Amino acid sequence: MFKVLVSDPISDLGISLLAEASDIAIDKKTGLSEDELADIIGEYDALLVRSQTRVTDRIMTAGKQLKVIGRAGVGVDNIDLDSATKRGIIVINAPDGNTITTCEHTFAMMMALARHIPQAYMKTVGGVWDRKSFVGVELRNKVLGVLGMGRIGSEVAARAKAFGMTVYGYDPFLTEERAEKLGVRLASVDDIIRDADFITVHTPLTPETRHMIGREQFSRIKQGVRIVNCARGGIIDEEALVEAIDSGRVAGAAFDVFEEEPPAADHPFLTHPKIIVTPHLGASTVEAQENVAIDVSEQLLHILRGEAFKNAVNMPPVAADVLSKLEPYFALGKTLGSFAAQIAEGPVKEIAVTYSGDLANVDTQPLTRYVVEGVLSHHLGSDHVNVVNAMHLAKSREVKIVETKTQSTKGFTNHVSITLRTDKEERYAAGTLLNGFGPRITQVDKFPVDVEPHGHLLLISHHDKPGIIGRIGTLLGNNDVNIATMQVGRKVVGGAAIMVLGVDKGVPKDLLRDIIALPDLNNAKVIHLN
Ligand SMILES: NC(=O)c1ccc[n+]([C@@H]2O[C@H](COP(=O)([O-])OP(=O)(O)OC[C@H]3O[C@@H](n4cnc5c(N)ncnc54)[C@H](O)[C@@H]3O)[C@@H](O)[C@H]2O)c1
Ligand SMILES: O=C(O)CC[C@@H](O)C(=O)O
Repeated sequence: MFKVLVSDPISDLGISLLAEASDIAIDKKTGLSEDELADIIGEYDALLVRSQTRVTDRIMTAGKQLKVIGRAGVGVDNIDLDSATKRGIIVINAPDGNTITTCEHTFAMMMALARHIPQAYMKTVGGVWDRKSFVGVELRNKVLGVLGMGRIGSEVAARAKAFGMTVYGYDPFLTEERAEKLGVRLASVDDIIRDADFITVHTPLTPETRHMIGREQFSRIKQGVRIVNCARGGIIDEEALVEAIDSGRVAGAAFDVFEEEPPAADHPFLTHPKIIVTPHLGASTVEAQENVAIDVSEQLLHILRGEAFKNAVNMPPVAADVLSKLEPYFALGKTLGSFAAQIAEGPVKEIAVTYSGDLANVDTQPLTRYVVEGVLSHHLGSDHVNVVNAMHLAKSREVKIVETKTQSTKGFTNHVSITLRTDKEERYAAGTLLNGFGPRITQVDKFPVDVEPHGHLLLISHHDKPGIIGRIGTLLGNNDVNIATMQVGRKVVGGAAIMVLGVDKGVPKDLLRDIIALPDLNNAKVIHLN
C-alpha cells in the first residue's frame, strides 16, 4: 500500500483516480507549517502539492520514503529540485492542464486594466455613480508585447489577434517560421519596450528573467504602456514599476503574482489606484484544477507502480514517440545493468552501452539511465538509486558513461550490450527483446547464451570437460537447490565455457564455495534479478 499526502487544496474529482486505487491510501492535510509537514512526511511515499506547500531540503530529508512529488500545475519553484534529484525523488508536474485557464485570466486582467473594471466596481457598489474617472482604452489596433511565447504566451497571442491587436513576441526559442505561423512579429525585448501599448509576461522566473523589466527598461518604455503579469512575481521589478506608474510613464498594471506571496499588508500594489491585483488565481478554474489533478495523479500512479511516466521535471523530457519505442526496453536495460554489475569484480569505472538495430535510430539516453540504474542499484542499493538520480550518482562517483550506436545487429532486430569496466576487469553482457518471449540475455563475455533474465541465476565459468555438469547438478541437488533452466556456452570444444543455471532458490555462500572448489571450475557467481 502506498501512502500519498495531499498538502494543498486539490480537486477531489481530479484525484479520484488515486482515491479509487486499491493500492493507494490518501491523506489530505492542508495548511501545514514546515515543522508540521517535516514531522509527518516520513510515513509517505508521495506528496501532492499546488504552489502553497514549500517542499524544502528539510522536508525531503525527513521524507525518508518519498519517491515522488507531484505538482498539480506548471511552476515548480516551490520545490527544491536539486535536493529532490540528489535523493532520487521524482518531481512531476502537469504542464498542459492550466494553459487555457491562465491565458483567459491574463486576458481578463488585460481587459479589466484597460477599462478600470475593479476600480469602477468598487466606486459603484460604494454608492458613487462616477462615469468620468474611468475612461478606458481599446485593445484594437494596439501593440501587445508577449515576453515568453510558450504554452500560455502563444494562446494569449492568438486571442489578442482576434481582438485586432498587433502582437510582438519574444522568446529565445521562437523561430521566424513559428512566429509567422502564430501570426506574431518576432521581436526583441527592446522592440517590445519601444513599441508595445500592453506588455504581458509568460516566462518562468529564472536568474535571466528576474527583473527583465526593471528600472532601466522603464526609463525608455513606451509612454502610457500597461503591464500584465500572470506568470511569476519578480519577472517585473515591483518597486521600479510603482515608480514608473507614479512618474506617469506607465498607465497601469495588472498582477496575479507577487515577488513574495502572499504580499505584505503594506505592499504598494494593494492600495495603488492604477494597479489591479488577484491572489494568484491564474490557474483557478474548475476545469484547470481537474485537468492538472488528473494529469498528475495518473503520473503519480505510474511512478509508484514502477511503470513508465512522462513530465518528470528533474529528468530531461522524452518525446511521446521516443518513449513508446524505448519503454519496452527499460526493464531489459535495467536487468542487463544489474546482471553485468553482479558478475563484475571491483569498483565500476565505466559503463559503456551499445545499441544496435532499431534502437540505433532513436535517442536512447532515457534507456541508458535504466542501464545505469541497474548497475548502480547493485552497489548502492535499489532503495537509493532510480532513473532520476542514476546519472547524478554516476557522475558524483566519477563513473564514466559511454553510449554508442552501431548498425551491426548480430542477427537481432534490436540489441543492447553493456561493457562494464572496473578497476579489476572488463565484463560484457548483451540482450534483446524477443518478440512474444520478452527479454533475453544473448551473450555473456564472449559466450553466446539464451537466458531468461529473471530470479536466481548461477553463472559458472569452467573448462568444457565431460562430467562437470553432472558434478554441479549433484552438488546442488544434495543441497536441495532445484535447477529450473540451464544454458551452456562455449567457443571451442574442450576450451573455456560458461554455464548459466536458473535455480529455484538462492545458493547459500558455503554451497557456492563448494561449487567453486570443484575440479575444472574457474569461478561461480550467484546472481539475483527481479
Ligand atoms: N498565474 C498562475 O496561476 C499561473 C498558471 C500557470 C502558469 N503560470 C506561470 O506562467 C508561466 C508560463 O507558463 P507556460 O505553461 O506557458 O510555460 P512554458 O514553459 O510553456 O513557456 C515559458 C516560455 O518562456 C520562455 N522563456 C524562458 N526564458 C525566457 C526569457 N529570458 N525571455 C523570454 N522568454 C523566455 C521559454 O522559452 C518558454 O517558451 C510560468 O512561469 C508558469 O509558472 C502561472
Ligand atoms: O496551483 C496554483 O493555483 C498555481 C498554478 C500556477 O502558478 C502554475 O504554475 O501552474
